[in-house]
Amino acid sequence: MAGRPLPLFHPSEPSRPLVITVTGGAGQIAYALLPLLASGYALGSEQRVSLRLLDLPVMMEAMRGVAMELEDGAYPLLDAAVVVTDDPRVAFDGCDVAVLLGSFPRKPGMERKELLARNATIFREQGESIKAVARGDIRVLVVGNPANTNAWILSQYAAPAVPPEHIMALTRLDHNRTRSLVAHTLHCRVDAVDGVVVWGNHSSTQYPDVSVATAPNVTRGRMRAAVGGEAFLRDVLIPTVQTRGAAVLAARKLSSAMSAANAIADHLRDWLCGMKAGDSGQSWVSAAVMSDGSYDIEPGIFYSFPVRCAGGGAYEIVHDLPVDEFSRKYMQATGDELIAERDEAIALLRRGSAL
Ligand SMILES: NC(=O)c1ccc[n+]([C@@H]2O[C@H](COP(=O)([O-])OP(=O)(O)OC[C@H]3O[C@@H](n4cnc5c(N)ncnc54)[C@H](O)[C@@H]3O)[C@@H](O)[C@H]2O)c1
Ligand SMILES: O=C(O)C[C@H](O)C(=O)O
Repeated sequence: MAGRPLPLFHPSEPSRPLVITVTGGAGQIAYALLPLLASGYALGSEQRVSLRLLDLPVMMEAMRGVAMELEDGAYPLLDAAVVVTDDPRVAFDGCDVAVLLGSFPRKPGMERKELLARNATIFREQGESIKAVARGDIRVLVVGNPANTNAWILSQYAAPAVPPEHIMALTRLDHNRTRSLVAHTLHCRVDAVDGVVVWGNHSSTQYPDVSVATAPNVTRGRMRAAVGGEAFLRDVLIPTVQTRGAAVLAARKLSSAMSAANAIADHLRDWLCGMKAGDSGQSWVSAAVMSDGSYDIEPGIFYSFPVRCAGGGAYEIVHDLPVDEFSRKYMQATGDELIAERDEAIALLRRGSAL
């Protein structure tokens, strides 16, 4: 992927570096992500980038070390001055793209939604800062957990300056996990698997759906049988993907970082450069976007749908995929969890200050 020219986010200004703000700049995902942004792996060999890193005051020194390493990487596409700051208004001022990692990760034994009380105010404050100083055409990818509900919080405080269509939450890691597990099960290459969907919340209720996925010698409609039927889906594939983050956390004692950074690069490439030009080679990918009521999902919540990206930050939800009774049950459960998280966020933020 690195070295390959891809369409620019601002094609009329080819020499303008894309200003990318990464929050949680001293954290472990940032450490894996920043080289992917600086090297051209994420956004292609012609996209110059200018990086701004935001973290807490106590992390400034560590973040300066990260900036030194970026300089020492001598990346041709990277603007020399990496901005390091603890002030969100400096970090977001005029930025084109924000990747929001900055938040507390869960510890073993926790569910991601238990982070809401801790992380909700971060996304309120960052929504307010983005509204105050960012460009209206900014694109914001929320990664910090609980990612879908944090994206919803951010959308409330960044409006009306930033429309909700400019905000997404990351479920590409779950999508990649599903695709990889299918490839492993079928003994085929991962890039030969197309058409998986992750529906709903980036949580243990998410629904990885392979009902319309395809692979070599597996045509549309035959994937469930090919991987082992409904029992395999119910007992193996779905719970494995749903709990993969917890499994990595239990093994590493730290949450996923390398695979998260890779998923963020995949997400940004498709969203900003377009799927045709990207390397996904997929009919659609999964991303949590504000529901417009498609598939009878509650409007307004950030729910992971199958999406197609045309480039330049435009996307559309893929409609008309078949949903049978088996799928509907899972899609409903994860949507119900998101409604409950949203209501909890409203209560928490009202307690802190007026929503
Ligand atoms: N959506 C996903 O697929 C996915 C995948 C992996 C991890 N995550 C989540 O991403 C987040 C980051 O993970 P990590 O492993 O990099 O964690 P980390 O603890 O290594 O780094 C987080 C960084 O955020 C900083 N931070 C905290 N509050 C901040 C604030 N208000 N402003 C700016 N920075 C702040 C911390 O100081 C820390 O440096 C966690 O919430 C984790 O659960 C999501
Ligand atoms: O599971 C976690 O807490 C981290 C991340 O959300 C993941 O899916 O790996």
